[in-house]
Amino acid sequence: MRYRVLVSDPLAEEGLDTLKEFCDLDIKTGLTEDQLVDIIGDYDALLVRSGTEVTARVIEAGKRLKFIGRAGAGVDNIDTEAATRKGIIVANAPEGNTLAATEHTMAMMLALARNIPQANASVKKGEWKRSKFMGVELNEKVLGIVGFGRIGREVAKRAQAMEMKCIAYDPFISSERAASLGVEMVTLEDLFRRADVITVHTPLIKETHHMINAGAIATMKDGVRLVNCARGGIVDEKALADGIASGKVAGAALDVFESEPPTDSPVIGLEQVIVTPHLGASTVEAQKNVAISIANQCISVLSGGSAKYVVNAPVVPMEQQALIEPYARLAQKMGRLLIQLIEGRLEAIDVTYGGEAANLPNTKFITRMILKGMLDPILQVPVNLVNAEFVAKERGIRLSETTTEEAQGFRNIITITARTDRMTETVSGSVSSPNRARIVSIGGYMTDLTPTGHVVISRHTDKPGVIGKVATILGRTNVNIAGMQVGRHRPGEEALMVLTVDSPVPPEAMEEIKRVDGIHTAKYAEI
Ligand SMILES: NC(=O)C1=CN([C@@H]2O[C@H](COP(=O)(O)OP(=O)(O)OC[C@H]3O[C@@H](n4cnc5c(N)ncnc54)[C@H](O)[C@@H]3O)[C@@H](O)[C@H]2O)C=CC1
Ligand SMILES: O=C(O)C(=O)COP(=O)(O)O
Repeated sequence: MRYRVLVSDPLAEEGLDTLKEFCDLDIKTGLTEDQLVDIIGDYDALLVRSGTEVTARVIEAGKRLKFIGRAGAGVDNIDTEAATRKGIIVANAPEGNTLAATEHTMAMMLALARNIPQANASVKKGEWKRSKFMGVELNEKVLGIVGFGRIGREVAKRAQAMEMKCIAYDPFISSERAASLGVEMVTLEDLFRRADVITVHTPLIKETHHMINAGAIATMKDGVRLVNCARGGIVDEKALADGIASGKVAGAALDVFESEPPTDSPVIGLEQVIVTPHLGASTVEAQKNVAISIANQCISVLSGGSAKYVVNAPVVPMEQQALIEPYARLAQKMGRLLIQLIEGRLEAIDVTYGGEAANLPNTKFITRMILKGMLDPILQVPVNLVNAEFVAKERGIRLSETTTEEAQGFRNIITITARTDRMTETVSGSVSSPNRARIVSIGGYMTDLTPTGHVVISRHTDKPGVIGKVATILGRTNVNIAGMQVGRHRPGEEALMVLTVDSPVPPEAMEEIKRVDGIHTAKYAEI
């Protein structure tokens, strides 16, 4: 069966061509939310730009949806929380349009300083008003950059070339990193106080919504100029209009608006405000980049792989993949085994990374693989890397992750303890080489089990005859025993037996095994 992919905003041909080879592609732009809700149930993936609002309703109706791709950077038009709940991967293409947005910011800043759009309109009307459009130089002015990420940094480089003094505010970037680019990191208050021009380059999130508001504007320099090529909503348009009316703000350049198109924004009609219709990413080069990136990520996810820029799941960087993969594979198998060994209502899962495993760069990813291994087989909802933690939390399962140098004689060890309202069970595993991983203990008893295939795991009193009786039952049921290990702490006390078998063990045989004199518990599991 070929996958069906819906593209609901204009995407460059280069990306569409790649997709067409892989899936059945429908391109339907300009859909209302209701129209999207009506059709989304037929699709495995949805690819958008900023024009489509991917709401919780749309996601709920997307019964087959596995992937939502954003051909660009900002994902504020996608309800990622709703997608996460449903285990749908959301990815973006954040690098492809960085330079396009940067150059647009520079163009807007220069146009603002020299009144170019206003002068252009005036000349085209037949006027010749040279003194009306007196501008200011950017040379030696202070540029305040709010948000020093990909675009903020590229803007700084170009502004420095024009001899502007760049200062920046970004709570998640170190002063050293900024200093290495010749940029001074300052507080937001300082930035507002010192900058001649302020340009914002943050995502639109709770913390940045109306970051540029009336209170902030009041603390800025008289005659400040504002540029927003990031997201509408970072600047409070009403406060900006008031700031311009009072003369506090000399002008503003806006590519993005609180509501797009900005039909009733108070700033649109103002002479001092220059605007473009969200064109930051609209270059041939950027559109080609983001379309190809999102098409490739979509194909990879639908083919069972991962995506490079997933925004709602932990991502393992390429350079870590070879290191992490054997642990992740083992962890999922351990989780799968453990869930089959426990009884009762699962209340808590504790994961301990010991020895070299404690220093792994991405234990969060491995822990999610454990949750996937444990929860996916038993729940109706698909559990994957995206929603594993959410699903556990929703079910009230407490999750803890600890690290320790202690590795119990192994180079590395991962121990998972599951607590239910009736019991506690533990499984430990270790990776000895990229291709060799073992389950090294169950319930505190040493074992050496390849994590694959069918197993019978029992606890019994260590006395003659018990093992023989179990073997006889399996033989009678035509189940061949491929391997046997018995672990015990002291002769005559409880022992743990792990039998690897070549085929599934019928439930009746398991019942019979449980009735054998000396057997305490017996479980059949598929790993
Ligand atoms: N107009 C357009 O067409 C385009 C707009 N954009 C928008 O530009 C913005 C920046 O994009 P990128 O640089 O690629 O993103 P990025 O993720 O590389 O950088 C964003 C920066 O904002 C910082 N930040 C987060 N919260 C902050 C806060 N409360 N205060 C200050 N800084 C904060 C982050 O630490 C990060 O360094 C985004 O909103 C994106 O959607 C991006 C491309 C095109
Ligand atoms: O990438 C971004 O964040 C953008 O704002 C670009 O939006 P667009 O893809 O041009 O609708």
